[in-house]
Amino acid sequence: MHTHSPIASQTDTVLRAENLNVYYGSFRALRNISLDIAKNQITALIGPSGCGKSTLLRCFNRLNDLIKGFKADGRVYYHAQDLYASEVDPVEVRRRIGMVFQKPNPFPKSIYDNVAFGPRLVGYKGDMDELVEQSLKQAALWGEVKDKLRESGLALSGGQQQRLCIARAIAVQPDIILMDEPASALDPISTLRIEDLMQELKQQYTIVIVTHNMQQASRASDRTAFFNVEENEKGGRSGYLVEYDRTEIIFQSPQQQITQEYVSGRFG
Ligand SMILES: Nc1ncnc2c1ncn2[C@@H]1O[C@H](COP(=O)(O)OP(=O)(O)OP(=O)(O)O)[C@@H](O)[C@H]1O
Repeated sequence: MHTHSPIASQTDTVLRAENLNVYYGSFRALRNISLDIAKNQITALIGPSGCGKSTLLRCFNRLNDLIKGFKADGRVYYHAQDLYASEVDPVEVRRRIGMVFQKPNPFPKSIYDNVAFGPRLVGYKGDMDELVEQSLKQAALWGEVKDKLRESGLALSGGQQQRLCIARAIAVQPDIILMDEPASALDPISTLRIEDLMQELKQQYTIVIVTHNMQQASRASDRTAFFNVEENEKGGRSGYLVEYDRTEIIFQSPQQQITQEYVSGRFG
């Protein structure tokens, strides 16, 4: 099975999973995952429901720590740092590795306070107005909200709310942005705006996106990892990495037949 990245050495690696197994209680959700995430690239995680895409994404910023029964073995590295080492502060991990969720989830606060929330929490000492403006500009939202920064974030449209969540993620100056189906609750035009925005953001950030939308993965990502799920020895269903390569290879000439079947819509 083709589980190691054939493209690992082409660019700097910012995240690396090595022989990662993830359990919820005694259930093994992910089996022996090894893959590298390249700097300033967009990496898409695709595969049928239940193959563990979101689980893996949450391992990358230790969001699974909060889930009862969660256990991982193997390693996750952020640059050279073992993310699960005892000295690592998960709060600092989540500042450097931000997350944008499927459903836009602004706080019930003003647009300004949504963006300023994270920086205040980490004791940002610079010019907050400037940081808010810059973050909203980077999230391609500034033009639409600059005259109503004191209005509630919840009064924005779904697509605007999602860009506000991206601005909120950017405001703490992360290195990596994880996106869990960030456009699946949005209309097609808002979806394309998010995809355009991702192309802008990758100049400065590394992006990992979980998506169910094959067109989105093929349009928006540089690299694609395809996961599948199959019955394990105990009868549970574990996710595993089938193939990982440049996106055009995964979509046009994958090595594994099962990848071909999935990307052409024959299952999942
Ligand atoms: N908090 C949890 N507790 C127990 N099991 C969980 C938990 N979260 C996920 N699982 C299980 O782990 C497996 C992987 O789930 P995960 O959500 O990571 O898959 P996914 O590929 O993202 O699925 P989908 O595409 O449907 O969102 C599934 O069998 C799921 O039921």
